[in-house]
Amino acid sequence: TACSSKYVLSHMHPMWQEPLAIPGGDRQSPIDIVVRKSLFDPHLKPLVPAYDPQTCQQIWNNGYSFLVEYDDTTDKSTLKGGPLEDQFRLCQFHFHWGESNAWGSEHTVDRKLFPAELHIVHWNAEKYDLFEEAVMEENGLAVIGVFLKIGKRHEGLQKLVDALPAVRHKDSMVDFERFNPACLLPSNINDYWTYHGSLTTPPLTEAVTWIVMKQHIEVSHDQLAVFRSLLFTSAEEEVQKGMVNNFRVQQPLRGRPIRSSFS
Ligand SMILES: NCCOCCOCCNC(=O)c1ccc(S(N)(=O)=O)cc1
Ligand SMILES: [Zn+2]
Repeated sequence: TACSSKYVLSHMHPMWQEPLAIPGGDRQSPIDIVVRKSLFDPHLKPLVPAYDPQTCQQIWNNGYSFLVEYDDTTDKSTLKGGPLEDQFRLCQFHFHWGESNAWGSEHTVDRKLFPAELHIVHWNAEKYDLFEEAVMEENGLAVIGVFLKIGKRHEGLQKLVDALPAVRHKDSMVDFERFNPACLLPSNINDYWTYHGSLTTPPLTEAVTWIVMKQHIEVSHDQLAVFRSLLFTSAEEEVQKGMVNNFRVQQPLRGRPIRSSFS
């Protein structure tokens, strides 16, 4: 099957039971990025994120993570360039994190784990009309991955952290306005790795061009602690389960090339 248990360290208890068979199954995510095996590609262009904060709509807890969702009915918030041939539309961003600062990211770099990882999700609006269509297609999605490290407080993140208690339970949602996800990108977005992979939660479709930033961002210990105050469970459920370790186990590379935009 796609998830081989040898990648699962003893202290990690992934949140969901992996399906036995996955369509295709040889382009699954996340993966370990082995730096010395990545290939510098001089044809990779600079990434061009162009986000309009007015398209920010709501924040909600979907039982896997918390998502900040954007109006993706127009081309107001887009991503192009980098490895992408088409223009993609921003639809949401979310995070994955651990119960401790020792782990939590989905991708790793030479096996190095980070306490959390940001995913900014876009879909190919040149080729498809809806996200739900694009999510089933090989060139349908583009996700920017950014590693988080514990350090100084991230001022831009604080507005998001302050909204989290309102979405503590699964299926809770509140309005959220004028948040520009560009404030969560590292200062250098020209250095990244890119490879073809999948969604890391169901439906796990192999539709994603992954763009993983080399430079991390810093958030404070207290900011990440608020992520861990969220719950996987809805308000009705008797047993409340803390939303932690919402990352998938690493998947086999199956010979896929990992290109780097830097040498
Ligand atoms: N539910 C049946 C089919 O649904 C198709 C749409 O799936 C939407 C739900 N999943 C996602 O949008 C989704 C988006 C990004 C990532 S991730 N962690 O790979 O960035 C994982 C999942
Ligand atoms: Zn994700």
